[in-house]
Amino acid sequence: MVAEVLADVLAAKVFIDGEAGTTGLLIRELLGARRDVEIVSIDPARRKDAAAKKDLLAGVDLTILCLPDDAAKESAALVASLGSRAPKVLDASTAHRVAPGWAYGFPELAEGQADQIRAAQFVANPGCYATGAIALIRPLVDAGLLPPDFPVTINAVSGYSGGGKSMIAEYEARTAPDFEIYGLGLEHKHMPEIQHYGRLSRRAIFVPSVADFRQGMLVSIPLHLDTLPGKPTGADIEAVLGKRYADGSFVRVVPAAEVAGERGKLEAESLNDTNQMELRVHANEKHRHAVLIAKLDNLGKGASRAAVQNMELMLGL
Ligand SMILES: NC(=O)C1=CN([C@@H]2O[C@H](COP(=O)(O)OP(=O)(O)OC[C@H]3O[C@@H](n4cnc5c(N)ncnc54)[C@H](OP(=O)(O)O)[C@@H]3O)[C@@H](O)[C@H]2O)C=CC1
Ligand SMILES: CC(=O)N[C@@H](CCC(=O)OP(=O)(O)O)C(=O)O
Repeated sequence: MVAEVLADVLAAKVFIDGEAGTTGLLIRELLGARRDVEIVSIDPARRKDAAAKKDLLAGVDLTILCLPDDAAKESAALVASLGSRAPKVLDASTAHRVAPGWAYGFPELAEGQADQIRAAQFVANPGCYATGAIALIRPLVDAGLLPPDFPVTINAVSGYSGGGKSMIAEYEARTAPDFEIYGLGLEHKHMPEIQHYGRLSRRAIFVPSVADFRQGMLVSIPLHLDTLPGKPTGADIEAVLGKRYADGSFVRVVPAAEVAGERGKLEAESLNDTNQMELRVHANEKHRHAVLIAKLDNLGKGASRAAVQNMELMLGL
């Protein structure tokens, strides 16, 4: 009994700004069951009232921003105005991902990244597509296998929850197409973080798509292997990825034998409701081609469950 009371007293106080949105709702659900976290909520009628937010922010350990970009910037500025009473901030929006003073919330990115997140006051949660793309690109650039100026192309498909409440409503009302390629202006909001944390000097071409399934995501990068300086094999690529994620509990490189057993097919939803991400290398050495694929839940490792992973690092839970 005493231990339970103590746990409640010592629970970290967390305010989810935008808790009624797609990302916010899932984070709230994930945190609701925990004794080591106390969710502090705002009066829904005052959820957009800066003064009400500021008062509440002064009394919590962490705020998780699940807001559109402009609102996220406003809330981050509110926190900054609190000085010594400021809580830590974890932003799920795109607003601060390559901003100075913000740690990138991808603990598996590279050696020491998790420590950076632990120590940071401000952490930006990665974008869903960016999580898959960077997971594939960064180790290959670090290993010198993929030159920073290589002309990378990225294709992806997302479940419709990626578009938030508005897109969910369209798909559930059956007013949206079953499948749609989009972002054909080639200005997708994830490109800055993919270029920055992928350590690419040449902007990649990214073609996202959305289809009629709620959650799930595949991010794929095709490579002509003989255009890479070291003319690597698919096995070389798999080895580099495997080394980077050898001790990662949330990122798994699927062995070639298992990939072969999938007979050239891959669905997008098997990691839904998990914080897992799987990386695969599909290679054809006869043609010297490879397609690198990341599978994740856009709301899991692509958003809310990644946010919980970052929260645990930031609060030492
Ligand atoms: N959906 C996804 O797969 C992912 C989304 N993200 C990012 O997370 C953020 C939230 O996305 P998502 O949950 O999908 O969006 P939603 O549109 O589903 O939710 C956004 C929420 O923010 C609320 N809101 C808007 N402005 C304010 C404000 N000024 N103060 C308080 N609340 C506000 C909205 O309330 P109301 O409706 O009343 O205006 C809504 O409840 C976005 O930046 C998105 O880019 C990140 C990763 C994945
Ligand atoms: C299907 C769909 O619309 N997806 C969203 C990505 C949502 C997401 O995860 O991006 P943020 O984390 O940056 O919000 C898009 O392409 O804009």
